[in-house]
Amino acid sequence: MSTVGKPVICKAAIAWEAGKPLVVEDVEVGAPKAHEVRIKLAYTGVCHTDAYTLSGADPEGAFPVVLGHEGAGIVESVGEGVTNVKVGDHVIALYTPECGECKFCASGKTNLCGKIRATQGRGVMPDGTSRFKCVRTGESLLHFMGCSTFSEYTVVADISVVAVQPEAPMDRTCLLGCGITTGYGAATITANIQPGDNVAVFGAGCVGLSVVQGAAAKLKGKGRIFVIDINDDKKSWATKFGATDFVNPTKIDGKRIQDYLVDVTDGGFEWTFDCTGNVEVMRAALECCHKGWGESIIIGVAAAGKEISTRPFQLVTGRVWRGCAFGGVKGRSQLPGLVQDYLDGVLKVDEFITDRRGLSDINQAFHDMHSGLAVRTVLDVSK
Ligand SMILES: NC(=O)C1=CN([C@@H]2O[C@H](COP(=O)(O)OP(=O)(O)OC[C@H]3O[C@@H](n4cnc5c(N)ncnc54)[C@H](OP(=O)(O)O)[C@@H]3O)[C@@H](O)[C@H]2O)C=CC1
Ligand SMILES: N[C@@H](CCC(=O)N[C@@H](CSC=O)C(=O)NCC(=O)O)C(=O)O
Ligand SMILES: [Zn+2]
Ligand SMILES: [Zn+2]
Repeated sequence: MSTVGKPVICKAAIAWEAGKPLVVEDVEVGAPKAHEVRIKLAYTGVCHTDAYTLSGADPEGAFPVVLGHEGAGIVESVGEGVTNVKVGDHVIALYTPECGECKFCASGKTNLCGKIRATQGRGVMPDGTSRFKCVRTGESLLHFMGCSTFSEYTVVADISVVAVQPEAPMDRTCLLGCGITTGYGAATITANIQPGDNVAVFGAGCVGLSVVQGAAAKLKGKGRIFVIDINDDKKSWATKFGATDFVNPTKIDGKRIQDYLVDVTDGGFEWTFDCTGNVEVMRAALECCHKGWGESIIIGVAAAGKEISTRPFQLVTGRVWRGCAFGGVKGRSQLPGLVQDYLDGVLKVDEFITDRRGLSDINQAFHDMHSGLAVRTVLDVSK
């Protein structure tokens, strides 16, 4: 029986309260309204940002909510006026939409589309309402990052979804919805890495390792890529993606990591990336940039109330501090290109997957992330 135009009852993992395990239970997912798309999700990754919001540290975090923003699936139905995707398309949800018209999109200078950012941040669809309801309690549930992929079905704005090559397996393309694209894009689109440059990547999770992969592609074997992580197990991971050096900052005889790195590189790096979300690490990443031209890119997301600091002298003497979201990648224009790179064997994706589970096991996926065991767990949302 067709579900088009009707609410669908399915399983979703609900975050009822900050800091509490998710509860997998029945939700009702409303039919898509005008310029909305209902997706039957197949797979979702679990990103550190999901854990960050679940922890209660996100100033925009609100509950109860259906988290998840790294998902791939198939379009089940579309609302009036949707022209960019059709029923049956294989798609990736986009937490950074691309309307092509707003001031940000029209500028050509950024991927930060502004069209629906305000409602997305409040956890509702662009018309100010939710498509999720808990069957047990009848309560309305919030959306998350415009995606809510910890569910069998979700509804997103049409500008928050991109159709990709159907031959690409969705248990891999889901990871292009955030972690891999964020790191790879930061290195290949946001930064301007040239062969011969030296690069430092702080934090070797999915995002950091993806920066390494992107940096290696730009360096073409000329220049060094340092990975700095407090977990020695990440050394072999870093090497696998192209790092030339690994440093554990807890094992350098009490030296400050930035001083150590400036010493061993004869002045510091052309490019550094924070992929930890720790503001002290962000400072170190800036301060190990080369005087005169080194640039540090913040990717990590820091908790509410945290602020970055350094001596202004660090910037006076030519270092640049900046950041990016989703790697600077424009989802609708550029994601199919990354999927093609994956299909062509140019972009590693499979290698990031440390575990596969069903949605019913989602709390174990969060546990494995916190214990440093997981780079990415891929969840089959139907199980
Ligand atoms: N700007 C954007 O668009 C995006 C931002 N993010 C953010 O990027 C960050 C990374 O995400 P993700 O890769 O999923 O996270 P992970 O938790 O998988 O990876 C973080 C890594 O950093 C390591 N680490 C923690 N503290 C330090 C430290 N003091 N020095 C060096 N390494 C450290 C961790 O080690 P250990 O294994 O021991 O914990 C882990 O290996 C998060 O803050 C996330 O919220 C994510 C996606 C998009
Ligand atoms: N609500 C958070 C915002 C955290 C944040 O910066 N998110 C990134 C994506 S992180 C993905 O895993 C982002 O897209 N930022 C740009 C944006 O417009 O949100 C907070 O306030 O800390
Ligand atoms: Zn993410
Ligand atoms: Zn826009």
